Amino acid sequence: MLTLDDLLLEQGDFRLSADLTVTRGARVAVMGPSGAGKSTLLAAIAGFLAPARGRILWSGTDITRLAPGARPLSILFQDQNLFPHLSVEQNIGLGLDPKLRLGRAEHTRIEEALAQVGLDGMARRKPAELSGGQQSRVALARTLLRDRPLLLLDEPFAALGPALKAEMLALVATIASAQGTTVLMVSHDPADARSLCPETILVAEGRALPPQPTAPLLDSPPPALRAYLGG
Ligand SMILES: Nc1ncnc2c1ncn2[C@@H]1O[C@H](COP(=O)(O)OP(=O)(O)OP(=O)(O)O)[C@@H](O)[C@H]1O
Repeated sequence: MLTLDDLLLEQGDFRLSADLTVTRGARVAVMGPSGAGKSTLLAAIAGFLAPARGRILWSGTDITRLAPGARPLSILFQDQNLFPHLSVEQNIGLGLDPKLRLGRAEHTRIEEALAQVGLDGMARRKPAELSGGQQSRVALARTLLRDRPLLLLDEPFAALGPALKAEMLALVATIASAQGTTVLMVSHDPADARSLCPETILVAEGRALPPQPTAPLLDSPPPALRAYLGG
C-alpha cells in the first residue's frame, strides 16, 4: 500500500496537498487539468522533489527521505532516456547494473524481458535502428527487469499515436497484473483511464484527491475535470 500522509508539495508559488492511500496491486489513473500538479505528484513519490511537509510510506515503511534509486519503484517518462551509443541489451542492462557488469544470468534475464515486450532478436541494435514503439518497449523492458512493486507512468507513450499507445498500455496492464505491480499512471485520455484503471486520483485546485472509481468520475466529472476533458 502506498500512503501519502498529510503531504504538501511546493514548487515556487505552486502548492499541492495529498492525503490518500493506494491499495497494493491497484491500477490508478492520475487525471486533472494541465498544470494541476500530476507530474509534481509523481516526482515527489519517485524522490525527485522533497515534500515541504508530510510523509510517503510504502507498506508502512517511511520512504520520504530515501534516494530515488533506493525506493521500491520504477518510473517511466515520456522521454525514454535510451542511450544512443548503447545497444538495446546494454540499455536494458543498466536496469540491472549501472556499471554494465553483465554475466550469463543477467543476459538470460535481459532476453526474457525482451521476449516479454515482443522484441526477441533485437538485443544488439542501437536505439536509432528501432521504431518509436520499439524504443518504448526497450524502456519498458528495462523497467520490468528492475522488478519493483510500484510503477509510475508519466505519459511515457504519448508520442506514439493512439493505436501503439493503447497497445503499450495494454502490455503494461498485462505485465503489471501478472507481477502484482501497483501502477500510478498520468493520463490525458479518458478512454485509457477507463480501460486500464479502475480508480482515478483527481488532481485539481491544489489537491490530489483519494482514488475514486473511474467510470462514475468520468460519467459525471466535476467542473475542473469537465473543462479539461473538453466535454
Ligand atoms: N521547477 C519548477 N519551479 C517552479 N514551478 C514549477 C516547476 N515545475 C513545475 N512547476 C509548476 O508546478 C505546477 C504543476 O506542474 P506539473 O508539471 O506537475 O503539472 P501537470 O498536472 O503534470 O501538467 P501537464 O498536464 O500540463 O503536464 C505548474 O503550475 C508548473 O508551472
